[in-house]
Amino acid sequence: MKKTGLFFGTFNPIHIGHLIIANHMAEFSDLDHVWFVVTPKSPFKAKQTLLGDHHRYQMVLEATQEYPKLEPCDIEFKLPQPNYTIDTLTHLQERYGDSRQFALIMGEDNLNGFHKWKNYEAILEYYQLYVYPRISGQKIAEALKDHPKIHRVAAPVMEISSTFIRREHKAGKNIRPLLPESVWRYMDEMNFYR
Ligand SMILES: Nc1ncnc2c1ncn2[C@@H]1O[C@H](COP(=O)(O)OP(=O)(O)OP(=O)(O)O)[C@@H](O)[C@H]1O
Ligand SMILES: O=C(O)c1ccc[n+]([C@@H]2O[C@H](COP(=O)([O-])O)[C@@H](O)[C@H]2O)c1
Repeated sequence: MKKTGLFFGTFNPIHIGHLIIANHMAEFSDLDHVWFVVTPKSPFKAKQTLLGDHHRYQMVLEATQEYPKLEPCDIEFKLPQPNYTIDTLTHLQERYGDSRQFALIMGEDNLNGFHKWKNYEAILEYYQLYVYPRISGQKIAEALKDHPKIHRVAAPVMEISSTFIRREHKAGKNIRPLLPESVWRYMDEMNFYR
């Protein structure tokens, strides 16, 4: 059965940090594919300056077009908001469970707050977590430290954020190298984040 890693995010916009992590997972872990699950509304995040779902999806599509192992996923667009990962996993399992095995991809920073996620125990019971390093300075909860479902993958550490890209683009700085070229063009043509 194919193993698909799920990389959840708002991708507002997707940047090369996201792409490098996803590609690393698809090439250097036992995951066969990575899906970028574009989230309409993340439970703990304010919705300000959030572009429409379809524009964020389109940018993920542009970014992944040359990467056969990477794909965008819009499953959360039709689900209730805010989007809880456990509910999305249930839907994905129902729809694709016969042919795919799903796993979660997350950064160390997200793992630190993972115990606050809806039904996180159920997520850990049924799914593997692939965790990549981030500079967060926070310690990982004791209970999760040597958890058998949590796999650490030594992906490159890229401290780029969408917040930085939006803010500095608005301020007139050149942030072009931080985005895949096609995403930069889409963003520029559409006049986003100005
Ligand atoms: N440079 C990066 N390297 C690795 N992981 C990242 C990086 N930037 C974001 N992530 C992670 O990717 C996932 C999706 O990113 P998301 O778009 O939600 O966040 P973000 O880029 O930090 O955006 P924002 O700055 O708007 O909060 C999140 O789990 C986030 O922690
Ligand atoms: O399910 C939850 O309770 C939950 C709580 C916080 C975040 N998430 C997921 O994690 C993803 C990254 O979160 P964020 O807020 O760092 O962008 C986001 O897209 C959500 O799908 C999920």
